[in-house]
Amino acid sequence: MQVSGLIGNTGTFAGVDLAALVAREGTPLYAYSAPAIRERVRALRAALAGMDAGIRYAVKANGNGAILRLLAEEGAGADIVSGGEMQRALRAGIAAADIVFSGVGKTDAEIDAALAAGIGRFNVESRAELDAIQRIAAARGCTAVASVRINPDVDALTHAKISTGKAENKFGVSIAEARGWFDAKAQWPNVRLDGLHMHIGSQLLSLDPVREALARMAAFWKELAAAGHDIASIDVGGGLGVRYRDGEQAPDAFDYAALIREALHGFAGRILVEPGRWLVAEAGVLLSRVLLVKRGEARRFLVLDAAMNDLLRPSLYEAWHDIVRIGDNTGCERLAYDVVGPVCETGDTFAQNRELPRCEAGDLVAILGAGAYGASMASTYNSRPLAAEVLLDDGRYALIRRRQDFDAMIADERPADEWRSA
Ligand SMILES: Cc1ncc(COP(=O)(O)O)c(C=O)c1O
Ligand SMILES: N[C@@H](CCCC[NH3+])C(=O)O
Repeated sequence: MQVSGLIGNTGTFAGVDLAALVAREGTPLYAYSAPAIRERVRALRAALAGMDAGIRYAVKANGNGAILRLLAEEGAGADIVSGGEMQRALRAGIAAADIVFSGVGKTDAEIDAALAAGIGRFNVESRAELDAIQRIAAARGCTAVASVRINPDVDALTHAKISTGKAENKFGVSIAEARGWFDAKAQWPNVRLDGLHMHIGSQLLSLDPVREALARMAAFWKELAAAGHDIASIDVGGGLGVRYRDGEQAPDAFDYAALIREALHGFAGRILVEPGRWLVAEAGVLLSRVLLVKRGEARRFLVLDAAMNDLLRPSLYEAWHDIVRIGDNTGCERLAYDVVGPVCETGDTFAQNRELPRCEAGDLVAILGAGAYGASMASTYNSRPLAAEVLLDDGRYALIRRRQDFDAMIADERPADEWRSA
């Protein structure tokens, strides 16, 4: 689905008039299309049909409870990386058994809480973590279920900051180390080590690295099975890329599923996939007002009321997001703008030299592809309160996060008027 086409000159998204929406809810405003999210999760399920496969949505992409609830209604479980994400997933009605816990640095308290909740599986990323899970599960008198996160040492051909499957990355362990764990698994009697996991990176636009990594993991599964190890689960991770730019090619869910089907042919256990971005990115827009147009010596700046604190991706990864002006753009003169926010950093730039229809103060623009890693990575930098979020469905909208007010932003701060010794 091409979101820019959906918005086009009509100014509507999921049947909702965006100008009327922001007149009520203000800007900056995150708006997500419920039908677009449903369409994605259903498409993925259809592509995976015929395999015993479960979707474990990566909560980090967008952890808003309403989004999680929507995905839970569509049968998705959750991939979490913190105790906070576990709370969100459980609160949204995702069954503990459908939660997998990934991440290189789980605290004892998080492991304990996950065991208490009865989550489905830990994706273990180091021997120290395996030891910790053993210790905590033994103290609880329970058995933890675990997969080893393999680092297949494959270049995911994505941005270096979101590449996770090379040997020099902090994630997972080598196949050689994992082999040692399976050989010595009696050392961890309170851990049922019966799964493999991988996640080589995010925003993957080529499936070739996934094919390569899966081949390595599948060969390891076969080796383990031949050695008598019962492998009940293979988790292929997330990472499926999306179109941030009109005309960009992104992988197709059916091609992705075909690749998994082929690599894991003959596997009798459960297959898990952990998409985040692919399910929600293109279903979200960040709506923002043009504060002013500024003619610099060298550039023409379009200064928005949204900034890097609201959507960090362009500043952090120099990521491209399509930007559209809401309204009738037919026959409009087009000009090149540097689209920036009000934050006091030169990096607070959404786009450079971007051709857009001529804009004026007060115009409304939509930054596309903002449904994933947008609100979830927002901060209050420059003391800018967190933006509101709305879910759109069939011409209606629900406010799923209120705009943060100033009092809420500083609520946990204290003056240094009470000193304690430590
Ligand atoms: C372990 C794990 N699973 C799944 C994901 C989801 O990634 P994406 O949003 O690229 O699908 C991530 C983030 O990259 C991750 O670290
Ligand atoms: N936050 C990143 C993706 C990281 C994925 C999490 N492992 C992005 O916006 O593209």
